[in-house]
Amino acid sequence: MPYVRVALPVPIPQVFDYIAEDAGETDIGRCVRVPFGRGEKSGLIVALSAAAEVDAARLKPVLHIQREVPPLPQDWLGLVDFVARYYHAPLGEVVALALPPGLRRADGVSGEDEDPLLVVSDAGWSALQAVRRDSKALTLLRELAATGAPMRRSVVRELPQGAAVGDALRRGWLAPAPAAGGRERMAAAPALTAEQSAVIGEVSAAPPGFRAWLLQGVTGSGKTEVYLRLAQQVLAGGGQVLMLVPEIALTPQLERRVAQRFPAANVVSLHSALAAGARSRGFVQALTGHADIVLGTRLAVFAPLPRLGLILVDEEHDASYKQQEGVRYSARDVAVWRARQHGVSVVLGSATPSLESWHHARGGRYAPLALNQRAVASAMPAVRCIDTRRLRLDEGLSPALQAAVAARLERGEQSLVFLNRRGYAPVLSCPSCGWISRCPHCSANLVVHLADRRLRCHHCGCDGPIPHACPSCGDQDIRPFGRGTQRIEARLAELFPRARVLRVDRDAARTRAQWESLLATIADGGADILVGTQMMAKGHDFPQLTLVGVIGADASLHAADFRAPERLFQQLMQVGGRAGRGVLPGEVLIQTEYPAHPLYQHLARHDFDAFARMALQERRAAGFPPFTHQAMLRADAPALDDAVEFLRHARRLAEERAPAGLRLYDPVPMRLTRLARRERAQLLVEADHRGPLQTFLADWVALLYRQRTARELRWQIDVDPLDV
Ligand SMILES: Nc1ncnc2c1ncn2[C@@H]1O[C@H](COP(=O)(O)OP(=O)(O)OP(=O)(O)O)[C@@H](O)[C@H]1O
Ligand SMILES: [Zn+2]
Repeated sequence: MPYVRVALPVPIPQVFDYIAEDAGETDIGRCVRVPFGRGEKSGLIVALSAAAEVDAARLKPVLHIQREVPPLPQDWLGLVDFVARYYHAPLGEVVALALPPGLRRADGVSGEDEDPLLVVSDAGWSALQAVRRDSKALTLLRELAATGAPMRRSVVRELPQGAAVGDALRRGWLAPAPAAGGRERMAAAPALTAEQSAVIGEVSAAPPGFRAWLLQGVTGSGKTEVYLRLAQQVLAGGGQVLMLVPEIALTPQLERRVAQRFPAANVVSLHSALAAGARSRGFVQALTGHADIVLGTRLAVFAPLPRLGLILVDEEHDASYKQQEGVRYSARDVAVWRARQHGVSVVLGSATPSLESWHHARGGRYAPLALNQRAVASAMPAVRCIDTRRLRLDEGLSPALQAAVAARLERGEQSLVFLNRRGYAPVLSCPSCGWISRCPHCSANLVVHLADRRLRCHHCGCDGPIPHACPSCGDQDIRPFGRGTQRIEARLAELFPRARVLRVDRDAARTRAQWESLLATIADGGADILVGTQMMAKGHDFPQLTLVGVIGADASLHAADFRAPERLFQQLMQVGGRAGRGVLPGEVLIQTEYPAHPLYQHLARHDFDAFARMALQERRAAGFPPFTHQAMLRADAPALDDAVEFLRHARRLAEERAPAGLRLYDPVPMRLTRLARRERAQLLVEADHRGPLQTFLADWVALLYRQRTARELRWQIDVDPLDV
């Protein structure tokens, strides 16, 4: 009797055997529903098992095998297996993460192409020839006929008379294109700059096979254009392209841009905000090879791609590539592994690479590529510090910054005031008794949100109304302390009553639709002054934006995390890079009490390399990554003692088997100790080399799974943690 081995999403590092009467080799890689405990679960068949290995009397039969779509191929199973081993996570949990929920539930899934490639049909040509009254559908038809090549329905829709596509289809004037050839055909594209040509030439000239490139291109240098041209070459060779972006917020514009550039290609996007059906469909199209370009956030790194020819990772330094819960994988690192597995190139692009990648590029592991000039603008923005030590600030705004904003208003240009803190004020407090608004569930303050009159915790999300009097002493004079984006927005509106002030943060852009409408408003010149958080820092290109004012950056200068300076530098260089990207020159003003700080000095000179050298020297001296390799064991429980006790026990187990050179630190409470009513502690493990660390972790984590733990205790292992 055939047995199958199933990976199930349970926090146990094992796979489970089931009976499947009719299962064979071709079922490996298929989704399956099985009975589990008192209920049922869905998972993936990862192997067939021989009768000798199983105790058949205790096995149950599978409920349903999903056979409507092809099984996941061997290389994909290799991918999830690698992730499970490297991040020391149960295989079933990795599979659950990698598969779209609809597919994993072994539901019926359609991989049908909802965005067919259309051509002018014979009836369409006759209609064009016949003399008849002009209609929108006819105008559209004429445009398509002039283009002379098939186009995706979604791209047709974007044409001037695109709304008539349904009408044209009903009349039979448009028909699905017979065989989709020429997917690499590009719509009008700008002539490349000399630097872009050189970069593309270098990548194309490389011998086939795996290679990791680090494309370090200053902000506005046209990295996207490089990605598109490289993608074209791969499409022309019949390959598939995987393109990763850090945030869902960045996908709509890019999706449109990619689809318009390659009107005949099937561009599929994959991210967590998609409806289940759409995500499954995109995934299946990737799997069947019908997708030419898969564009998505970190989870798209798991898209099966039988013809994979190139991986692009945009803004490779971005922390959102690393999943911060469950299986803590880094999509960037997994992308590099996949490229190696498939023997293809991966291009990691950024104006501000992660220090790890920058280090690899210096050391020869990655091949460096550079774009040092902006594509359109003639210069980088002028960056200047405003020394605020002896200034009177008006709600945090210096006279110089106000004057600069006023000058932009005068000229009809846009300004951005950047402050990475949402809400009105970070805390509400009572001056007479010292009460402050603490979150009851976290070791954090409740943030004042004046827009909807709530006190809200940014960590656990709990909220309540703003009290009218101090809950502790009854004093009515309670006040918001400090500043967030809402407060700056309010003050700017008072200072510049005729300006249109627009706040762009996660509160203003809760949904994708809100976010898109904000972006459209900015692009159409419907806003004069923007107040934004890091949401505004990434990837955007607004030619009218010429001033970026940075406030409140000093707070990160002295943060405890060893990665804080790197993050601050990246953030400031990125947000500053939004200024002066078009023909108008840009200016960046940074309010600081430390104008002589080397970080700001390097920033003013746009010298990422000098900053990176300095920061890496510090890391080398302190023994931090990339000069060492780390893993973090974290535990949380309702009582801190339980969490710490578990880590102490784990440390003792580790001591007995630690190889020479492995460093075990003491368990300590995490910086944000209490989160959503759970107390958290962590234990850092470090080694000079990855190999011994990995060997040790495999052994140790297996042992940890076998420990009996205090009730309600949870633990996780985080390999290459970002927050230490
Ligand atoms: N060869 C070119 N000719 C004309 N315009 C170009 C060319 N290449 C890029 N551009 C334009 O330059 C601007 C900046 O390009 P892009 O947004 O790709 O920069 P980037 O390198 O990704 O910058 P950032 O890192 O700041 O996001 C865009 O408006 C883009 O359309
Ligand atoms: Zn909270």
